[in-house]
Amino acid sequence: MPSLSTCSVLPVQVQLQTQTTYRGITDCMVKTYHHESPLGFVKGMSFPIASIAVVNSVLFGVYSSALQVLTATSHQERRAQPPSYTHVFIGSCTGGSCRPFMLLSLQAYCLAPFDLIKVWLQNQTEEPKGKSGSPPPQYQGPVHCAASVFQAEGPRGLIRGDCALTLRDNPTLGIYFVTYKWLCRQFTPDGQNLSSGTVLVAGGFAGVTSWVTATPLDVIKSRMQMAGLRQRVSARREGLGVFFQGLSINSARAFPVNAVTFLSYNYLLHSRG
Ligand SMILES: CN(C)C(=N)NCCC[C@H](N)C(=O)O
Repeated sequence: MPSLSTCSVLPVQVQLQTQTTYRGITDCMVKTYHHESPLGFVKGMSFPIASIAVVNSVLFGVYSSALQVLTATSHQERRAQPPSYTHVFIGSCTGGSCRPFMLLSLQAYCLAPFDLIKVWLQNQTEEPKGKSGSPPPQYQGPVHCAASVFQAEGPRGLIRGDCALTLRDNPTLGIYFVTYKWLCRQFTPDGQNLSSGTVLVAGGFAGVTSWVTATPLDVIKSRMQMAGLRQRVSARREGLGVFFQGLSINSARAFPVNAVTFLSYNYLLHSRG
């Protein structure tokens, strides 16, 4: 289920979270455009885009399997007998008690190296390749970045921030699917089928809600990936707002992306009959 979302996301958001030099989104976007051309807005995205199809397939596939295990019902039966919100939450969170749920933990560990490389590349604010007189970027691309990290820090270096990533993803995946299910039930009159419009709106708000709850840990995760615990997030020095850096631009992305993601999921689910 490819989707242009990335599991965390836009270079502007990552730079706002990890660098204290910008005065806000506009300042960051103007400087990114002037220093790095429009390509600066998509740097570091090759790995996330290449991996998101696998990540989303694991996420939605294991979620459906987990619900089947928890409720002992098939997808068709669940249309008539919807699962409880508790089952939806447990089924979508990693770390469930039953073996099929452990696969969701892999979603975070599969993600960690891709996410680390994305954050490092998106924080690389040197001049772009080929600009006259500018020094070449430190990393030539995701593979070079991965090799450099592995050479300097070994395999552990590639999963730096994985604990924060797992703590960020686990509960927010539960919130993601429960929000979606709750909104679908609120906007679908009894006895009527789920409409595409309802799926789009519910999916969009589910994505935004999950990122509102995930952003504080996302900021900590990005800081850990960039410089380990040496660059602690200091609420005292930077204000509590630091834990929600990048949320607005990420929400603007997350709404349409997750609306389409859930529409695709529903289409695939119902095309199976
Ligand atoms: C860490 N968080 C908030 C989540 N995993 N939320 C659910 C999926 C988000 C979707 N892949 C996106 O990139 O918006």
